[in-house]
Amino acid sequence: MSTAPTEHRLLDGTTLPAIGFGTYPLQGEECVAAVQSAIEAGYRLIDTAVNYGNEREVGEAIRRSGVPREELVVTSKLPGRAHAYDDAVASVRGSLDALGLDRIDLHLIHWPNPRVGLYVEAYRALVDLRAEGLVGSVGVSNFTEEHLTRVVEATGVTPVVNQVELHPWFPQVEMRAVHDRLGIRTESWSPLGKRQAPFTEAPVVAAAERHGVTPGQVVLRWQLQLGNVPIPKSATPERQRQNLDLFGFELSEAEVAAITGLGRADGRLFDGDPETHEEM
Ligand SMILES: NC(=O)C1=CN([C@@H]2O[C@H](COP(=O)(O)OP(=O)(O)OC[C@H]3O[C@@H](n4cnc5c(N)ncnc54)[C@H](OP(=O)(O)O)[C@@H]3O)[C@@H](O)[C@H]2O)C=CC1
Ligand SMILES: O=C(O)C(=O)[C@@H](O)[C@H](O)C(=O)CO
Repeated sequence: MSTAPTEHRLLDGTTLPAIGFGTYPLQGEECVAAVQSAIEAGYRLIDTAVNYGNEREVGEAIRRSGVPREELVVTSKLPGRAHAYDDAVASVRGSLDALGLDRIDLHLIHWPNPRVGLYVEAYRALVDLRAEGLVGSVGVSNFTEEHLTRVVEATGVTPVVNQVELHPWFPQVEMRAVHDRLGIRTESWSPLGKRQAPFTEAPVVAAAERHGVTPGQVVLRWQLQLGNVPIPKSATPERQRQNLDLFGFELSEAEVAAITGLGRADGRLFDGDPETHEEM
């Protein structure tokens, strides 16, 4: 039935599950329990960040899950305050320590922080850490075409993913075309639209009724059919399972286009323009 792949081959030869689990803003025991139940439900890509303050909990959930380490793709992210080369190396070592792992499978630069002006240096550090084996794959988040071009020109290494805000209000048509041209896999953050989810919008409701699924499943299936890797967060085991159950139906081209058509120029969920947003 399904035409969407369950995993993607990345530029560096590694594979990425077609859907992952987001962990912001989970904290403490709630985070451990949520990540553990997500792994139990079948998620194999887990998304955390230094700035989420929950890498320890994510590591604990991985250990409690009993799932073999090599089956999981653990992603973390370098914060803006650690873009200087030595700070980037120290930050990744800190993430490894907090997670209790000897390798982070995919490490991203969280935001380009253009006013700091050091994201190329940070990227170089991640490339060197990959050579040392402490990082499996190098990626970025919230990068524009210009930021991508600069790191590729400086290092000769293309990031395997760019994790960007992407949901029906903000479908990132131009950035997805840039990624396709460069061979970069698009990861979608806030893939459901978070608290402003478009669950009552006509194209989403109509597709949900037609296929006998929930609006959330329609939005996530739309993500898969565009080739994006969504990383929905849910603290609820039932929703975690529902968000993975996407391979028994297929949206028509017209349904996909109608959902993409919900996009609008001011569709960002908050003031997260990578050219100006500074997140340290
Ligand atoms: N790189 C970056 O700059 C950023 C990365 N991220 C990453 O992306 C992840 C996901 O984004 P996030 O902002 O959490 O937004 P999401 O779009 O994943 O939405 C999460 C919200 O939707 C609810 N929800 C989940 N599943 C369903 C469902 N099936 N039906 C109805 N409601 C549902 C959740 O509630 P409940 O928990 O109660 O189920 C939660 O309130 C983050 O956790 C983080 O890992 C996020 C922002 C920026
Ligand atoms: O969650 C993340 O990864 C972020 O980058 C934050 O910007 C987060 O989305 C936030 O704090 C929104 O207000």
